Amino acid sequence: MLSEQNRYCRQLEHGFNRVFFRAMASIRFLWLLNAKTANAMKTLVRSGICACSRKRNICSSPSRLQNMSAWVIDQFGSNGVLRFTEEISLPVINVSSEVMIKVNAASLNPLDVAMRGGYGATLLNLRRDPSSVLSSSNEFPLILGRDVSGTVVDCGSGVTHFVPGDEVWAAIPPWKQGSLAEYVKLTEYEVSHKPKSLSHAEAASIPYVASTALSALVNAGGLCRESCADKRVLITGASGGVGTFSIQLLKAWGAHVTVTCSQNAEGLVRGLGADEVVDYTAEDAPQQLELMPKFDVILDNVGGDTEQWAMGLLKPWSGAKYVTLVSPLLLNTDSMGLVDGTFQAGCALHNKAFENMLSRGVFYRWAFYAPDGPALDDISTLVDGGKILPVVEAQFPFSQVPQAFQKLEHGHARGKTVVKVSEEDDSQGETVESEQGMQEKAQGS
Ligand SMILES: NC(=O)C1=CN([C@@H]2O[C@H](COP(=O)(O)OP(=O)(O)OC[C@H]3O[C@@H](n4cnc5c(N)ncnc54)[C@H](OP(=O)(O)O)[C@@H]3O)[C@@H](O)[C@H]2O)C=CC1
Repeated sequence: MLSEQNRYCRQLEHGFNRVFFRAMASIRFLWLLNAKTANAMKTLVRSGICACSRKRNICSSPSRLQNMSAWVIDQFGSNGVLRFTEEISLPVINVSSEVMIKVNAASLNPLDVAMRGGYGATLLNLRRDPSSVLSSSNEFPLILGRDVSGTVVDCGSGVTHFVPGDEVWAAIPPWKQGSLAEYVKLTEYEVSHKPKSLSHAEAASIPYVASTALSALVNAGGLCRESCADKRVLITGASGGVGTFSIQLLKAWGAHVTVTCSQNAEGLVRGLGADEVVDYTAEDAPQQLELMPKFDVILDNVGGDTEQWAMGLLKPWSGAKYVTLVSPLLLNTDSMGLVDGTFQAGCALHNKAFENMLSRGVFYRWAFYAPDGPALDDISTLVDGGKILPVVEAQFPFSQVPQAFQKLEHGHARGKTVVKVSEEDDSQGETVESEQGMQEKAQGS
């Protein structure tokens, strides 16, 4: 037992140190790179002599346009800072691997509400594209929206997987301008062909939560399609965007899935395939979970004190993993600055990881969204195969983006909130209601 314990400790220390020092090195590199290139790029782009854009024949639809419509913020704050404008400069392709997408639908995530208030600005500003903002130290006007489903309208000369006219979906990294706009620019690697069976509105509900869930379950949780059959997974906060997607992915991979959610979400999560459901508002919820066989992986979408009671639910000394999506990293860098904030967060992670490894032999990990177009290709296959359904709770027209934010701020999400940016005909003609889709899935299984 002791040698097992030592082995896990060594693995953990080695892994953590590698990740921590690489992260610090990357941050330093990006900082330097950003400072050096921002001014040069800005001058080139603003004066219109950027070699790439001068050479390029920007594709048919946006070619005559200089500006586009978008919802932007010019300062951080509450819903009042959202402003509709028709005078935002069109994104310009200035790297050969970039594609320009005409946005048909977007969706909102809790991150959009947080970013509207300034969350993560310190770290995210390190990576912003200097051509898309006014200056390297000023991120405004900032366009929110992390999911896109739309049509490729232009490609850089090095793009190999997409051509104008392709219908695509993508999760937009938070350091890039978002999808609450007519057009968005991404690199080829971040984009994937949209599932044929979904309308744009349905498709927009999936990429960001899918990329986050894959990062958490696969990269941090060590799960994969091949290894899931005998795994027991607990998902907390399962009725929201990440949870409703994760249940379906894990069931498609053959895992046994237990979830926590409010009582009134039980029908939803059972319809998506959850094997066991615990109402977290019930007084005996912790006891119900303790009576169950131990878990191999816990995906925590709730944070707070969850880790205090959840750690004891993992199989001890077996490589079991607790993965949380709620970490203090960005809050720390916002309040303490980049270096101190990263250092504090690193120390907190280090301490918790060691404590849990030494006392129980379980891994403690933070997970973050990671852009991954090729992984979305696999999700597309699962969607078209009927294994994963979009869970769209509410849809808003582009004119009602502030109302969509209000809906999200209200909390108690049951799936995703979608914004239809373009009123053009959707590829499927109509949006399948999530309830109906789930009923069909439940009947089929
Ligand atoms: N680190 C990263 O890169 C990322 C982090 N996240 C974070 O992950 C979390 C989940 O994201 P997402 O699914 O999009 O969020 P949502 O807002 O879509 O869903 C949260 C869900 O949790 C439920 N809930 C709230 N409190 C509890 C509780 N104590 N126990 C069980 N369920 C609860 C809510 O319903 P109700 O209140 O009715 O119970 C709601 O359905 C968020 O905190 C988000 O910020 C998300 C994406 C990326």
